[in-house]
Amino acid sequence: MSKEGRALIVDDEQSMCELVETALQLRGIATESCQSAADAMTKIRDTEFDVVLTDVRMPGTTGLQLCQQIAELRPDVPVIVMTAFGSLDTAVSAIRSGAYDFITKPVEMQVLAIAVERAIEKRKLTGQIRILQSKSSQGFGAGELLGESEPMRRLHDQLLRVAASDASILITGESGTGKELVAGSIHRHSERSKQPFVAVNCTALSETLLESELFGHTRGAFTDARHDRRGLFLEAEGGTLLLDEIGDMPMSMQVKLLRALEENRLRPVGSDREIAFDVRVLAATHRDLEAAVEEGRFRQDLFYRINVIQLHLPPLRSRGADILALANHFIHQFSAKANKPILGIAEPAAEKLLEYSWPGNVRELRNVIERAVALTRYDTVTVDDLPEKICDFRRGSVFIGGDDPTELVSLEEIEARYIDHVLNAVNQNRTQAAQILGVDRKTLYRKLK
Ligand SMILES: Nc1ncnc2c1ncn2[C@@H]1O[C@H](COP(=O)(O)OP(=O)(O)OP(=O)(O)O)[C@@H](O)[C@H]1O
Repeated sequence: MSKEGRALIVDDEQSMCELVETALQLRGIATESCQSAADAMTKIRDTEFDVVLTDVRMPGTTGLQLCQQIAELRPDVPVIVMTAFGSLDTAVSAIRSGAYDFITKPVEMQVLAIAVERAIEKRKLTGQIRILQSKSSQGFGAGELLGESEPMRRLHDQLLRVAASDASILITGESGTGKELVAGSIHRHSERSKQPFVAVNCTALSETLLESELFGHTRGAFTDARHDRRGLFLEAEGGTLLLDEIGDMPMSMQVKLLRALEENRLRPVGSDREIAFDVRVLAATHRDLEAAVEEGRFRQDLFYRINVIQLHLPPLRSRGADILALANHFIHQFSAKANKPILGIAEPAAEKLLEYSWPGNVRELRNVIERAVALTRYDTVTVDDLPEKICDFRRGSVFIGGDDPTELVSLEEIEARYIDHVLNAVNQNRTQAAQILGVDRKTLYRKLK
């Protein structure tokens, strides 16, 4: 099997260089050689090599130092070190110095050829990864929403249609499904894209802080207010403001927000003057706002005001092959960051990813891949690099039993346990639970009582 690459051989013994060159040329590999590390570096600066083979002990710069220099100048070129038989320490040092592989002397030509061909193959694959990475960074840009599955295509179509209007949009979906990303994408596809995009998380702030964060305050409005502050509505002037986790906004703030949205005017905390603003407001939540309205935890009038158009993000487990496309996207992202070329996911690991239920959605997948890229010792992500909960996950077995496996219970009890199971799976979102259970929400409420 010829790999048609170009190899550089570095050894202070010329006869050794000739021997290796002949063996490689017989396999269709082009070769050059030199007798010192300094000459090798000159050649490497001028010529593209797919692999470098070097002896360790040479007068002047040693083979290990050469390894380090190549790793700095051309990290994509694999180096194979030829060490004396039995010197495991040198082999270990070689790998630490950035060598891709080592072979022992006296060199067996068959072994050498295999090692060289493997290194050439690796370099070609690394090159392809780099091309893929630059393609993906051109194609999807930072913060672009990936996904080709039917529900994601539909969402993308809706997004492009509604982005251009100035309507308020409520973005719903489980935690980690990409709601903030969708908000950013709406902004970028709107006429406001040249103006600021500002996001605020309504959960993180107390009631008083939230009001001054959103509307600003005047100097002296409260003890810590040493200066006037504009607030996020005015920071977003002309652009888009995302109110993330709006379901967690305290009731009293909801009243003030509704007034501001209806009049397009706000009053900074401590001020007696109203200021007009021009901001498109997007809201996001992982909660079931309709249920919150019914339970009196969210104002109905505000709900109607922000829910002019609703975009719902499907959970990752319903996006089919998108799981693998996203996993590969994150692999490329993290492997580039760690400078560790990883080509993809081994088949059994891919099956595990497809099987798992992903309660934390894309954010969880991203974390799992970051960990796997750090752990893997190969050029693919394997089952061993995945967390236990994913390896042990069994789809299709619904847990409805108690502690005793021999326990026999009534249908009513099974129903109660299953409803509980579904509610837990969808983060207590009753609208979604009712959809999954195939009953209307009123029926679900009745059963819960
Ligand atoms: N379709 C997607 N393509 C690429 N990256 C995605 C996609 N969806 C989510 N992500 C990434 O997953 C992570 C979580 O996304 P994001 O913060 O938008 O979720 P969220 O729904 O707003 O979460 P929360 O409800 O917890 O605020 C981010 O790192 C985001 O970039």
